[in-house]
Amino acid sequence: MLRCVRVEGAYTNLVLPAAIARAGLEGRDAAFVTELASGTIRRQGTYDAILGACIDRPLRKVEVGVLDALRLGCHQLLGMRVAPHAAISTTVDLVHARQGKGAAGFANAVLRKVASRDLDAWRDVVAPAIGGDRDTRMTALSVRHSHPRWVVDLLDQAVPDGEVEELLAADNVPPRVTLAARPGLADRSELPGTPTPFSPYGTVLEGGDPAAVPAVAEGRAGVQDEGSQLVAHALAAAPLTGTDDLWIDLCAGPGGKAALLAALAAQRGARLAAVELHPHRARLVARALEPLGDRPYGVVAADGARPPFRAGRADRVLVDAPCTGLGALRRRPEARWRRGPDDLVTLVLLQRRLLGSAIDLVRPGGVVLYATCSPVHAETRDVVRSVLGARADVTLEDVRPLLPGVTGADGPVEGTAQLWPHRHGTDAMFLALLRRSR
Ligand SMILES: C[S@@+](CC[C@H](N)C(=O)[O-])C[C@H]1O[C@@H](n2cnc3c(N)ncnc32)[C@H](O)[C@@H]1O
Repeated sequence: MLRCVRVEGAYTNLVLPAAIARAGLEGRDAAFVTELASGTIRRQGTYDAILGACIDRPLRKVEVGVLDALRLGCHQLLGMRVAPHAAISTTVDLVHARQGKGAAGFANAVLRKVASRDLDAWRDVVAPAIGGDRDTRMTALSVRHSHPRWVVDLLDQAVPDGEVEELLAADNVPPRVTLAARPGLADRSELPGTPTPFSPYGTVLEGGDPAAVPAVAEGRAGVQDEGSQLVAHALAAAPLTGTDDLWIDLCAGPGGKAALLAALAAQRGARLAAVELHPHRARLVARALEPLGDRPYGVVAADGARPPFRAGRADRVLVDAPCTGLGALRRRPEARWRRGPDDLVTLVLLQRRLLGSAIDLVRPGGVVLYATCSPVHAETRDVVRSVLGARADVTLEDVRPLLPGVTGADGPVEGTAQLWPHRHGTDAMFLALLRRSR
């Protein structure tokens, strides 16, 4: 499983449930394996620093299969409170079966050293109590909270001074499952869990399998972060005069926001057109929209930067832009290790093109909501500023009043909003509302 994620670029959230089903695991066993695999991947940065302190050669010289097993052992010992003898013996047995006797002896010696301290004590050894100059502090935070250093730097720029550690810590806590009732198809009162604090559609589950909830199984509700629900809500709630017939979701795959938007549009007699570049993801959107039955919607596999619609035709457009995803690290254990700072350059160019295209699509007086699941300034503030600077036919409006009950969400440009895991319990969604001038 770790090899699959590390070498083949698989997504933990996708391969893990399949692996658990293949192994016939359920209940507590399934939960244990989920935490073991996701937590090991999430905390790899900290565990590698600890293993580095226990091994007298560079980690890159340790056979990767052995290293993966040692990371699993670290997480059992330091992150899951598994009894040391059980954590060590199961890991050593695994290494013995896969790599032989010599490697098993090595793993045994390393894990005994790891077991000599708890996680807090190890953090003080490998990333001593935070102090010193900025560079030293950021490096220590990167190791303590298992985020690549370049990610810590970008997140530190995006939060107020002194707040980044809270954000990094929140990124390491897997979120509880949040459901969204699709208006007209389900009411949130029929969903299990407690109502979400901000979104009028959601509930937060205490536990259990969301797929077993009838409304979810029937596609009348879906699993969706509360921040994503608020994005769809804000676009639908933006005041509009004149026509309100055609809504477009320009980057729709896999279709969570499209499903909520289509339901909201249908309630007002409007229709949703969903655009997605990749055909396989467009098929996921179509599947997400199927439960709407014959309510009006359409899905098209196309480039949102050159969409197959007449300019000035739409009333509301969502650009939920492809981004680094650095605001959704809680739910994607491997995401922080996948991207590099170079990705930003191409993403930002695409984000600007997509936002420009959305403005072309919307009629005078219509609205565009630009959203990212990233708080990184290059993808949020700078994209909005550059498009506002380049176009005289669009103005920025205050999106914050469209987020019911949300406070402490001022974005980096006046009128924009930035949600945070450590403040709002949502993914770090950014929202900017633009209106095409008449
Ligand atoms: C952040 S995700 C959207 C998530 C989606 N709104 C949801 O709630 O499920 C961005 C999506 O944009 C798609 N995408 C990337 N480049 C695109 C382009 N040029 N035109 C349209 N879609 C694109 C990606 O494949 C990805 O599915």
